[in-house]
Amino acid sequence: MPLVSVEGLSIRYGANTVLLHVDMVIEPGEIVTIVGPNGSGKTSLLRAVIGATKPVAGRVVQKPGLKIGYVPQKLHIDPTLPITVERFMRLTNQVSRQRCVDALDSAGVPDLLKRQMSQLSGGQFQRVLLARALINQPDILLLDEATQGLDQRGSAAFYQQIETVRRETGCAILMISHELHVVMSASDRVICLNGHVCCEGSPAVVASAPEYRALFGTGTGGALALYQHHHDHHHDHGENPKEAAE
Ligand SMILES: Nc1ncnc2c1ncn2[C@@H]1O[C@H](COP(=O)(O)OP(=O)(O)OP(=O)(O)O)[C@@H](O)[C@H]1O
Repeated sequence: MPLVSVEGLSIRYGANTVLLHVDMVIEPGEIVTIVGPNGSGKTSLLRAVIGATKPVAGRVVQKPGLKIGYVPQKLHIDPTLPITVERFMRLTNQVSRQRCVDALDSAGVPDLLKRQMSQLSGGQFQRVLLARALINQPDILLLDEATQGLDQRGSAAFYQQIETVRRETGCAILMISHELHVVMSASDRVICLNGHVCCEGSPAVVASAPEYRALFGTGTGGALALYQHHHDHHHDHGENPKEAAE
């Protein structure tokens, strides 16, 4: 049985339909990356998977007893608030110190337990968020732009860590990323989203798909031109769903 099945999912905020008839299946142990322009519904899809956003149509089926670890896009902690990494990690998890140590180890930052959250670098902060998501040994890890604010080396190191986590724990990874060129080697499958699933497949297949190229340009095989959105087709989700889904 898949870990997560998304079936015919549509999400609307007021009159704005942001996802229409989206199907997605995540199998145990696979790494799936969602790419798509800003506002294409990526975060809404992840939020629907964790049950935080209710669909207007379709459904999300989770494998019974599924444990999910979630790394949000942004987490603001007041810099004047004194809180150690250990305290932060145990705020929402009733776990032993050893579990915190193990999770930090899995996230590649074994020595941060006693540090103040406000004193961490951007890369260390993201690793702590990753550790917090790993603490309950999830079956699937959801990452929403987890490398935002990191430089390219920091991002690459983070994704390498993700591959290590998958190798060592066997957990599936579903992540959103703008950086397909960085995550490419790590992903088993890429889903290109723009209100609907434009195309999906192996990273190489998606990078050369016309739908992907229409969204992200063709420079360097489409993989490095992620911030140039040549969005040349029109979406009219409200009026004619069938046509919009094509
Ligand atoms: N709670 C909400 N209420 C109303 N509109 C929302 C809400 N959340 C998201 N939206 C709108 O839905 C659309 C899709 O947003 P979403 O955050 O899912 O996209 P995204 O692909 O993750 O974008 P980004 O790459 O910029 O993070 C956007 O137009 C956004 O403004």
